[in-house]
Amino acid sequence: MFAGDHTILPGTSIFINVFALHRNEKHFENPEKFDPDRFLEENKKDRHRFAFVPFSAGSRNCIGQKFAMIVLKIAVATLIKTYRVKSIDPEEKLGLVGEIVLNALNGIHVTLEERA
Ligand code: HEM
Repeated sequence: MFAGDHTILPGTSIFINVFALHRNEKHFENPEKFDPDRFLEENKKDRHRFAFVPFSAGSRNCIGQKFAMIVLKIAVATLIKTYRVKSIDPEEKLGLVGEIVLNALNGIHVTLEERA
């Protein structure tokens, strides 16, 4: 199999660094910026279809991704409709650890202030 200039021999294990891929400026302008608009249809239409792969890609990708996205949107919308969420720790203190999924080393401490 060929991938760009590389020849991949049968039986070779390949690791895709999804963390790095999702922060690649080639695909995501200013990647560290929290910018949900980058996922609007008009902003993602020219993006490579495998540039954003939280649910993997191809024939063995996640069968629960649509369900997961709906549940997550409802959960986040319900939370931020009810509370103002503020992070206590500065981003650089969070520390990341690669487990089954990417995790915060010491959790993410936040305050919840009920919206009036
Ligand atoms: C945020 C939530 C989720 C994330 C990030 C996620 C991510 C993934 C990823 C990356 C894979 C591919 C694993 C691999 O390459 O071996 C996968 C596979 C799979 N996911 Fe999810 N998933 C999520 C939620 C769900 C839910 C809610 C379900 C079921 C209701 C589900 C069912 C599956 C199944 C059955 C596979 C295996 C598909 C196959 O091998 O053909 N996932 N998921």
